[in-house]
This record gives sequence, structure tokens and C-alpha cells, in this order.
Amino acid sequence: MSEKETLTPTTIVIFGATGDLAKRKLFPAFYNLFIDDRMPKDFNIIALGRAENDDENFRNYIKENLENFSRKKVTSEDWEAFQSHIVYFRHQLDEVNSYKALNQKLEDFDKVYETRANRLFYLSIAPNFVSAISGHMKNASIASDPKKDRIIIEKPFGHDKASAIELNNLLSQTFEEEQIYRIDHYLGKETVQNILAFRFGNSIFEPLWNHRHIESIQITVAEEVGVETRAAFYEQTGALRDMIQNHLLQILCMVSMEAPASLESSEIRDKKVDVLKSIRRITPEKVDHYAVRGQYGKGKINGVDAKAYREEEGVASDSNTETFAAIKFYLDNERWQNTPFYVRTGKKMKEKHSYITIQFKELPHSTFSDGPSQLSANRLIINIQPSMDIRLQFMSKKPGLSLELKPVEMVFNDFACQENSPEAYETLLLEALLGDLTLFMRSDQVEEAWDVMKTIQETWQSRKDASFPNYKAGSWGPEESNALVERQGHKWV
Ligand SMILES: NC(=O)C1=CN([C@@H]2O[C@H](COP(=O)(O)OP(=O)(O)OC[C@H]3O[C@@H](n4cnc5c(N)ncnc54)[C@H](OP(=O)(O)O)[C@@H]3O)[C@@H](O)[C@H]2O)C=CC1
Ligand SMILES: O=C1O[C@H](COP(=O)(O)O)[C@@H](O)[C@H](O)[C@H]1O
Repeated sequence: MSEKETLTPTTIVIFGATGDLAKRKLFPAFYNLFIDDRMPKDFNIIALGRAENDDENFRNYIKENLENFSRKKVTSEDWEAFQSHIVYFRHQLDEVNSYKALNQKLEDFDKVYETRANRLFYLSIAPNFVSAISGHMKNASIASDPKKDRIIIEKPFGHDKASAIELNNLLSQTFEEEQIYRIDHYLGKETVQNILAFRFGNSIFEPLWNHRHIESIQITVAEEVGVETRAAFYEQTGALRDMIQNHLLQILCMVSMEAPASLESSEIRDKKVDVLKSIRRITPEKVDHYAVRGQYGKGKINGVDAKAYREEEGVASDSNTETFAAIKFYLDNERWQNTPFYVRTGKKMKEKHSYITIQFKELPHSTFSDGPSQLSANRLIINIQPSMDIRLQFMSKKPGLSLELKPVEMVFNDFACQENSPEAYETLLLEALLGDLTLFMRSDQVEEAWDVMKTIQETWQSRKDASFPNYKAGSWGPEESNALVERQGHKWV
């Protein structure tokens, strides 16, 4: 059976359809799934917004944005077919009658499909609206069928552990856990998913994948962009909540988890929760030893002048929000005893580059006369973006009469078809339409991830006197982040 045949009629409701995420990611993803013939035969998208608008006007707005953000070219034939599935619906998040009217609209579509369709609700709005929307949905019986109705919630899920627990409790009054799709778009990226294929689809690496053979692991997610137009959101959030609590911890889980017995969603999610539970909790007095925060000042990126964070529109001139964070984690389990996991992320860094480095241990003894100094320990680099490849660095003989060695690299790059790889949101929306939860986060996963962050978050929040800015736009972050890894004789790769 093709995937399409498994997709029953579906009405998609986007809360916040006029927003940044919807225009840059969601509509382009639905459009690309549509032209790849991955959408259900019967589907409609109800786009919710507060302002007065009509279908034609809203569709034109979506078309303009598709031209900028769609992976595939927008042709008039495809657009004509797609646009008829979009309707604009004026809606107030806090008005009971708005939900009653929305329910009526959903029922009208069911009449057209001649069946009670699946309903997929995408909450593309700030996290503080989620609980109110969920309550109104319950009262208006909008998501009344647990087998057919699903809700997608964006990250960050809450702003700390207590609020995530509260939100989970509130959602559970309207939805069963199997209906809740907590999204982390990094889990939809080709190269992040490939970590599982690479680790568990081969027999040669897994025996080495532990503290006996691996010296340290680094995860870097560096961005060139700054806060852009999202200051209101980012000022309240910062790098720790925006990136580390979700994207970087999820990558860390994929790299370090035990082998799942199967690809069942519960099995994979259980293994990830085990990793999060094993992460050593940092005590308040040790925060500076394990974590570094930063905020960009003026600088140059690719030769172009870049503003300081505190000069960005909507940012307070004495803002304490971190735009960079680096943390050293330890996992207290058998596999990873004493192996440091260094993670870092930042905005306005030297270049956009996300990658994982697996640094293997040095040989205990060198056969070669010059000794270990001639040898570089093996290293595996998994490039997530923008390049998508896997590089294994090892020693080889220099061509010639003497037995001299040199480091070489073996590169796997199956992504020559990179431009044809689906965007993360395409993969995740298709999974949600199909009802597969594997790539989404379960309630205990998010709560545990917040628990990992707790002490650092509280310590940083309590200190209002951060000496910011402490890194130049266009650099690799504050000097202290080098000290974090150098203390143990390591270096950021
Ligand atoms: N943008 C991005 O790149 C990413 C965003 N996210 C997450 O996605 C979600 C949406 O983000 P984004 O699209 O950037 O957000 P936006 O700031 O663009 O807001 C989305 C929509 O929310 C509605 N809205 C805003 N304020 C209010 C209010 N006071 N009352 C009612 N409605 C309001 C607006 O719609 P209207 O005025 O029409 O009602 C707006 O279009 C957030 O949770 C964010 O964390 C996650 C990853 C990346
Ligand atoms: O979730 C977020 O991710 C983006 C980075 O995503 P990428 O796919 O471009 O790597 C980040 O810019 C944003 O601040 C954050 O909310």
C-alpha cells in the first residue's frame, strides 16, 4: 500500500497561520508534500488569524512566500491545484464563539468529504497561548475523536520544568498522549536521522562506540543569523531554551543512546529518556565549571558589518539574554563513563555549520619510530548542515620510499542529491499525517530535558550582571568556551 493510501481525509488547522514559521516553513512543507503527491487526496488547510482577511488575499500572501521559501519551484499549474485547499478563517484565540465557529467549519468539511475526517491542529503560536487554546478546544469539543485528532505543539515546550509539567497536565485534559506531537524540527533533518542508520545499520562502529575507545564528543550548532525579527520571543528565551534544551539534547541522545530493539516509537523514545536521565546534574556552585554563556557584540560576518545584540530592534540596551551557550555534559552510565560531551550553539557566529565530532582515543603505543607525535587520533565528523556528509579521519602511508604517515580523510557524501532532500518540516508533517510519533517528543522526554537545564537556567537567571557582550559577531563565541574544553586537554574542532 502506498503512503498516500494510508492518508485518510484530513483537515489541517493552523493557529498562527499569519506568522513567521507558517510562511517560511509550514506552507512550503505542505506545498512540497502536495506536489510530491504525499498529501491525502482529500485535505484542506484552515489558516487562522486575528485580522479581517479573505481567502484570495491570504492565498496571494502564501504564494508570494512560497516563491521565496519553497524547496521546489512554484508553477502556476501546481499552485492552482494547491491554493484551492487553503481557506482563511478569522479567529480570536481567547473567544469561546470563535471555537464554536471553527467547529462548524470543520463539520462543514466533513460533509464535503462524506466522512468524519482526521483533524491535525498545528499550534504555530507562542508557547504561552497553548494552554488556553487547548482548554477552549476541549470546551468546544473540537478534538473529540482521540483516534482521528492530533495536535502539533512547537518548541520551546514550556519555559522550564515546572511549566512543562503544568502544560503536559493541561494538555492531558483534552488530549491523550498519543495525540500530542511535540515537534523538534532537528529530528526531521536527513542527517540527524542518518545518525541512527549509521550507528545501528553497521557492525563496524558500534563496538567502538563507548568510553573505552572514544575520548570526547562535540556537538556544534553555529548560526550566522542573529535575532532577526524575533526579539520579543528571543529576549525571553535565549540560547539555552531556544536550542540546547531541545535540538542539541536531541542530537546528543541520538549519538549516545543504546541500541533500540526495534524502530517502534516507544522503544526509541524510551532509549532517549534513559540518556537524559543519565546526564549528570550540575550543582549551582559548579555551573561556571560546566557552562559558558555569551552575547554577541559588534563585528563582521563575511566582511559585512554586523550589529551587536543589544543594538538589535526590540532588544533591551542592557539585555542579559545569552545568544551563545556551551556546556560540558557527562553521562553516568556504563557506556559513557568519564567521556565529556561538549555542546555549543550561538547566533552571529563565524559561519553556519552544524556538526558532530567523535574524537577517538590515541593509540596506547606507537609502532612508528617517531612515536605518537606522528599520529593523529582517529576522528569521525558527521556534518549536519549546510554540508551533509560523514568524514572518517585516519592515518595512511605517505607515498614514497620511507614509511612515513599522514592523516587522510574518507568522505561519505550521498547527498549529492542534497537539493532534493526533503526539508525537516516536510518529513515531520508527513509523519504527523500518518500518525507516527517516533520523531516527536514524549511528555517525559521534554520534562527530563528541562530537568537537565534546571540549575544552569536558574543560576544564569539569578545573575543580572553578565559582562556582555563577550564575543564578536563573526567569531566562534567567547574565549571562556575554549577554556571549557581546554581544561581537559581538548579543543573545539
Ligand atoms: N519562526 C521560527 O523560525 C520558529 C518558530 N518556532 C516556534 O513556532 C511558534 C510560532 O513562531 P512564529 O511564527 O515565529 O511566531 P510569530 O511571532 O510570527 O507569531 C505567530 C502568530 O501568533 C499570533 N499572535 C501573536 N501575538 C498574539 C496575541 N497576543 N494574541 C493572539 N495571537 C497572537 C499572530 O497571528 P495573528 O495576529 O494573525 O492572530 C502571529 O502571526 C513559536 O512557538 C516559536 O517558538 C519554532 C522554531 C522556529
Ligand atoms: O528552533 C530554532 O531553530 C533555528 C535554527 O534552525 P536551522 O534549521 O536553521 O538550523 C534557530 O535559528 C531559531 O532561533 C530556533 O528557534
